[in-house]
Amino acid sequence: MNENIPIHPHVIGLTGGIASGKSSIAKRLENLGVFIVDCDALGHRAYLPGTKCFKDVLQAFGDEIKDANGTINRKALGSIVFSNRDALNKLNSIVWPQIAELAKAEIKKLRTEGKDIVVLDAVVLLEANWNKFCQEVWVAIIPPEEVVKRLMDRNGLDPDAAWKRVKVQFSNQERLKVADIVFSTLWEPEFTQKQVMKAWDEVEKVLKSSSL
Ligand SMILES: CC(C)(COP(=O)(O)OP(=O)(O)OC[C@H]1O[C@@H](n2cnc3c(N)ncnc32)[C@H](O)[C@@H]1O)[C@@H](O)C(=O)NCCC(=O)NCCS
Ligand SMILES: Nc1ncnc2c1ncn2[C@@H]1O[C@H](COP(=O)(O)OP(=O)(O)OP(=O)(O)O)[C@@H](O)[C@H]1O
Repeated sequence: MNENIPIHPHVIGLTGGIASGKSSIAKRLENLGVFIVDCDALGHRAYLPGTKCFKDVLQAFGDEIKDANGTINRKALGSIVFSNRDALNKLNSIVWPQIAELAKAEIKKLRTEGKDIVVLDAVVLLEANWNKFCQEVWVAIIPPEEVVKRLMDRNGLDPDAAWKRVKVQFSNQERLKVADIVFSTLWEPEFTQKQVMKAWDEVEKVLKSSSL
């Protein structure tokens, strides 16, 4: 629990590595009426043409990563940064501060709208230290071998490209150190849904008792 942030809304940080099942967990929470702040989407918004990040990304990576329509070609940028740690660090240093600003603005807006619970969904929640915006951290984990299998099935990556994506992210062990709740999406989706409902019931119980 982070003591230095407003207690309203209650912000749950949801994280886990690539293909760990965050989206399916977030979807379930969304169906329960929770608002999801999707940091992947904020990251895409951060460097739209006309923004400072757009200029900075082009300055760092060159005009080759621009699409014919003038936007950043994320596929091209991804293939550079997922095979080069320095390049990824460079991109992160440009984009993460802006994602943090956009996320803070979203949370502030939701506070003024009177929302009670918000999920901050971010693969790099811990790497970027955005857990400082959260009252608790939920983590989805699966073994790295299963991640690689999912990336080969879902994204059509070859094993080498899949392992590269796994290796640039925090390990399960690093995430477990700060997790308040841990999910595993290794089994049937129905089982994950049950895990989410159990965690949700706990949050509701705690929030209800603290508002008595
Ligand atoms: C690398 C980029 C260009 C790839 O874009 P693309 O549209 O092809 O993929 P998408 O954004 O959907 O990301 C795919 C997956 O890559 C992984 N990933 C993305 N960014 C990062 C990162 N900085 N570090 C580690 N893994 C990452 C995540 O698991 C994500 O789900 C893009 O993700 C990006 O600009 N990333 C930097 C900003 C960032 O950190 N975004 C994530 C915020 S949670
Ligand atoms: N029990 C499960 N729960 C959730 N997803 C599962 C489960 N079993 C298999 N999968 C598969 O795992 C893949 C990853 O799921 P999902 O897109 O929810 O992960 P993610 O963490 O949001 O991924 P990314 O960060 O790459 O977008 C999907 O292709 C999904 O079909």
